Amino acid sequence: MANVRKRTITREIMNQAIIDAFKKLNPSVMIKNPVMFVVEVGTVITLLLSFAPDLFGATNVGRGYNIAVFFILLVTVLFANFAEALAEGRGKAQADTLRKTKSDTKARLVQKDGTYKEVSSTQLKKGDIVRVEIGEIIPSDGEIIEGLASIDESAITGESAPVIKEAGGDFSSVTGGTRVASDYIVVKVMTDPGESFLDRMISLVEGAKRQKTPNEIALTTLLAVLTLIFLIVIMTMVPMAQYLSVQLDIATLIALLVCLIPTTIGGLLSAIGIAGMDRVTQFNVLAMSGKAVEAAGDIDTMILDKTGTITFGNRMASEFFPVAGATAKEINFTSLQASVKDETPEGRSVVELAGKLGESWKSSEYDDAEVVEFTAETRMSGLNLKNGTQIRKGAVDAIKKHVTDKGGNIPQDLDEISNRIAKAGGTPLAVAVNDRIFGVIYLKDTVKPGLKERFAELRAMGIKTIMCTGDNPLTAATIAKEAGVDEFIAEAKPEDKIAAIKKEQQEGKLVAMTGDGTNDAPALAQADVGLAMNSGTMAAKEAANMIDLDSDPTKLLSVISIGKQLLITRGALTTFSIANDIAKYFAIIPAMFIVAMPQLQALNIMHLASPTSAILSALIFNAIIIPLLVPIAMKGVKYRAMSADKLLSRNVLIYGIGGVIVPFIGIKVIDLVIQGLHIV
Ligand SMILES: Nc1ncnc2c1ncn2[C@@H]1O[C@H](COP(=O)(O)OP(=O)(O)OP(=O)(O)O)[C@@H](O)[C@H]1O
Ligand SMILES: [K+]
Ligand SMILES: [Mg+2]
Repeated sequence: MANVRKRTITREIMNQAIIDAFKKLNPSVMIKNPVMFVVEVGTVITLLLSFAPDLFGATNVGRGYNIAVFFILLVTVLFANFAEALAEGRGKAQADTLRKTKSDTKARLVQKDGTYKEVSSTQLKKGDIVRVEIGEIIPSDGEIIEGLASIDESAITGESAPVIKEAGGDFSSVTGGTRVASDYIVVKVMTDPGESFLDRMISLVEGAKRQKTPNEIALTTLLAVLTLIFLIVIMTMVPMAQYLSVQLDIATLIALLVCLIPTTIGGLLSAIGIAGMDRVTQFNVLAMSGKAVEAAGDIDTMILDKTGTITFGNRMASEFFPVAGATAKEINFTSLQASVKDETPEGRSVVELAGKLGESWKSSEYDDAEVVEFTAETRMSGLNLKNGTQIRKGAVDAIKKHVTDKGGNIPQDLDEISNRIAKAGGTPLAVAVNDRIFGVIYLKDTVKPGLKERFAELRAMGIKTIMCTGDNPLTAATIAKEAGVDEFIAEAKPEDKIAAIKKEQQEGKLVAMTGDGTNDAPALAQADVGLAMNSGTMAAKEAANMIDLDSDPTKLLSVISIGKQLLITRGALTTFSIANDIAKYFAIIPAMFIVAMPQLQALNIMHLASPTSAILSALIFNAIIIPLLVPIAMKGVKYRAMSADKLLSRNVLIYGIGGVIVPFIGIKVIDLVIQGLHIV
């Protein structure tokens, strides 16, 4: 089910990232990352000092030392830029592939008089009608208004099995760039040029409109404040040193500043965010914002639609049951009459079954009848014949009410029959002509496989699942049990779905909603995380902030994991970055002052070769830790199903202790290497 796109870092992506790392040196780009911008300023100053060591006054350090500091600082900035560029690389590569799909196609525009005119797909506007034949590329997003066809969506989903799309109902939307694999369809264009699903998908995977999430902005601010504090601390060291008659040269002060400010997390922060979004797309989920992915990491409740989300949604009429004195012939015929003009898949399956049972009819007989279309509000559909006869089929409680309002009676055996269907997980539709109920249609649907295990995983994470359906309580109970959801709400109208979400939100919970129908759209918009099935309608996909290209509702589980991982990775690497300062302090402070104050010998626990080697070793460690942590930033820290709080404290502990110990070892090793190479 879960279709994970494996996109490795290719040589091309790597080379492009190296080029981009240099391009990102542009100060107007760097300033968005205050920590690394400070490092860049330091790089420029040490570059000047490399040419003119006495630029800011007499100094006793040589040109070589300034050049060394300059070089390490430059590499530090480049490493950070490289991390970001690498994280962007896979998305950019995927965007390029998608752009090729988008290449201009020809469209067969249906004109007012019914004739066709060939136009370019880029000229199509909302409301245009096009006909697409077998083998052709669908020129724009739209809804099928005529026909049934299998569609090859592999260009977008990467999945090669074609999907059936048809007019009416929740499977009528088609995406521009996909291909008609059988038959033909007539499509009403739903988007204007430049606003199509493919356009949005390209800009999403490319991260063109990536915005920092509130969490990221908060952390960036915190890091900037920390940087400012260290800057002030280091500036106050200058007069203090003068008082002690210690000569502190500029390059050393810059080195100390860069070592103390949180460059590790500052350099990796945006890579963590981009890579998180990229991991979501690898699971074939399109997330409109990083905020939605992070919200997914904190979800408490998940609300799911039944038909098309938990079940496959191809509800088909499988049997007609007469009630109270009606004959089999009567129920077959009235079911047919109630459905001849019902363009939903359910309606058409009724017509098909009646045909198999020997009923015949002429569509033209009903041309003067008024069509009562199915809506999620009325939960009924049917016809009003010219002679005043009202034919209806629909949810049993809706038909009961309809018939009672007309003064009719409810047949004794109606409940027994419809309950039997419902208990089997089917959807019973009652059929009535005027005030008389003739029987029940049995609509069958299948629960998607593997849901139970995945809902159990959600439960283990402390997430409650609620199925919210327009169907009757008995069917709902059966499907709820079969799928393994915690709770269900039956006979829900669209506003009830919103109410269910709002109720949870008022209790302070973060709510995710998955759905596929137009009637789910308001609820998808209300939820903190709205995941639409790609098989669903345009309205649902537009309202949601995530779309699952594989139409698998449990995909949210993967997004939840990625969201949690994103938050934890950021926390862990921030802790690591700040904990590093302890070792750097012990490396650099004795080196700076030991000549003037031999008492500081007590601090010299690292026994580094020389003051210069100590400072350069700390600075080199500070630089190379960035690329060493890139794999963690890209993949995210290891994630296990446990509560977010536990996970966070566990990782903060690991990365905190690691952050203290690792640099002691790292700096010492670098110092030994420098000595061994007789560099200083
Ligand atoms: N074509 C139709 N004609 C008449 N009644 C229908 C038709 N399709 C569905 N119904 C009835 O209306 C009810 C609600 O419709 P629908 O399935 O669209 O609601 P929903 O809220 O999307 O719920 P679900 O979770 O099942 O998708 C169905 O359970 C069924 O009883
Ligand atoms: K640092
Ligand atoms: Mg639905």
